[in-house]
Amino acid sequence: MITLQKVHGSSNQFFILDLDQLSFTPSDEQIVALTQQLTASFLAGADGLLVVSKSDATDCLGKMRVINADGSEASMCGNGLRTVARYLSEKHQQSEFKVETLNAHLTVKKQADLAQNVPAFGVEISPIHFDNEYFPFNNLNTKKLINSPIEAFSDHLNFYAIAVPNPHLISFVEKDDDLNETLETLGTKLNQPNDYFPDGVNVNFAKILGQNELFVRTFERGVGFTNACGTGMSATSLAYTLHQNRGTFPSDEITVYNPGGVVKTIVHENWIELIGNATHTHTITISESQLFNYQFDEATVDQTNEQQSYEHFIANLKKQAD
Ligand SMILES: N[C@@H](CCC[C@H](N)C(=O)O)C(=O)O
Repeated sequence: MITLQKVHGSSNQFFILDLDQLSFTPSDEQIVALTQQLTASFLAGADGLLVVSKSDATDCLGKMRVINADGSEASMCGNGLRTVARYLSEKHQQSEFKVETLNAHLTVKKQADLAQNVPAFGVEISPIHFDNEYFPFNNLNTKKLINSPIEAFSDHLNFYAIAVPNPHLISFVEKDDDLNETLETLGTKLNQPNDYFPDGVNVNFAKILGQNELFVRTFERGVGFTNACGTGMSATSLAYTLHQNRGTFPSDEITVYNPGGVVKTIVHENWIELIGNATHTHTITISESQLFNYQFDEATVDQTNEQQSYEHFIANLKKQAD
């Protein structure tokens, strides 16, 4: 039998599958099909599958691949990396180490719990690119988007394009209409065949709530509206430090609220620190053949008591804000 975990960071939910337990190495096609089946409905679905395996890199404790719900592969996932950091930390009894991701070896570190029974990790988000060479976009008559108006996207918003290294488009908005209808229309347009972002793009709209306080909502590539996007909140924090024209690093700690919770970010010169919960909600036990034949109703599902603690933590945050 093998086990999977259902986890979340800021309610951005994933399944974690550790390939180390399997008697064979699944093909990419098998991983994609499994992701699509698992995320469609099992345990109320998820935004993707985090595939953990051994790393060949001598400086890394493990490797993470991120498969979006639609089967596309992302180079990074900030909320997901926190949960994988926790998984590897518990597996190997280490509290600070590196994880191999598609484009970078990233440092992760256990943090103080956010509240009772709400474990937290801090993760490195890097490398950062603004340049079109690393972040393909077309027909925008520019090599970088930094607070740039783009008539084709909106008649009143300005945009940043930042890859961390997965691609993010960011705009600071004031009206709720923009956080809802405009974001959905633009996110949908840029994540189907379009003239601007050939690989699609994660679209993040942010409201500035106060000094170093943001609310970020994301329409995610390969997913759609999500409860939270860790790399999106990190890229938005960097855009915020540029937007405020502060230019000194590291930035003060920034509190980023999202529809699923809250994270803290600190913007350093070449990387961003993302700190938030790494919550394990369910352990799923299933045989290898049942898993790869999608016989999920044969699985045994054990619920942890962490979701209740997380909800309590969020309710307290809301009470403090009122
Ligand atoms: N939710 C993630 C980002 C997941 C990848 C994204 N959909 C992409 O395709 O780039 C996060 O927490 O960073």
